[in-house]
Amino acid sequence: MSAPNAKKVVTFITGNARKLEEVTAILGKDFPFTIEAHKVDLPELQGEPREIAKQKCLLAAEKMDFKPVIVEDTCLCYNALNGLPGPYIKWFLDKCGREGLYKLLAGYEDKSAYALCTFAFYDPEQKEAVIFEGKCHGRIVPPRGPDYFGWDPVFQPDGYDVTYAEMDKGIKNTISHRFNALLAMKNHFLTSDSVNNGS
Ligand SMILES: O=P(O)(O)OP(=O)(O)OP(=O)(O)OC[C@H]1O[C@@H](n2cnc3c(O)ncnc32)[C@H](O)[C@@H]1O
Ligand SMILES: [Mg+2]
Repeated sequence: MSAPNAKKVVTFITGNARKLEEVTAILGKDFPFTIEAHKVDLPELQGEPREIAKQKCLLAAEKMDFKPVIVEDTCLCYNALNGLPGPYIKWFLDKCGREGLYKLLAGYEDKSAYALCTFAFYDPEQKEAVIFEGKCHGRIVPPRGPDYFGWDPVFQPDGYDVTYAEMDKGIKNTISHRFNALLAMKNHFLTSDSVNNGS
């Protein structure tokens, strides 16, 4: 039996080790749940980001016997392309490479873009997925910086002259799409009865 003040456990389901690193670094210790990670490659779904995150979360919850789970889906949205590649960025990165992600905008003057992170939490009490979104606005540039995480070398956040890949991780984690989505999730849980009354 767990101690009365023991934190509840929530499982973060992802196949992406870099995401997990950032989530752990951003949440730190003042998150009301203990995060346990579980590596599962969930299907890459199509549609609008919120709907994708919701469906992804329900699939993950099913795999985990409907215990509390979190999933996350990340989009990179080019304004000149009305939000594409968006949720399909994983395949664009895979097939076109980082240089190709920049070249996609060759015919457009507008290089502005935003990174969008959508977390979905499966709440076993409500039997539904609760959604939290965070954005970071910036622009698409020729790749600069280490190839450590996805499309970081081509995304330069507004207000900075370095790409996500070139900036200190500690800085990225205080301005990023993921940071903003986690802030929304944290605020939700810090005011949520199900966490505060220990039920
Ligand atoms: O198992 P999941 O959590 O779905 O992990 P994934 O790698 O499949 O991730 P997504 O479906 O959300 O696809 C997003 C793509 O964008 C990449 N990505 C996600 N967050 C990123 C970030 O902060 N910086 C750079 N690339 C990122 C990621 O590596 C994927 O290629
Ligand atoms: Mg995925």
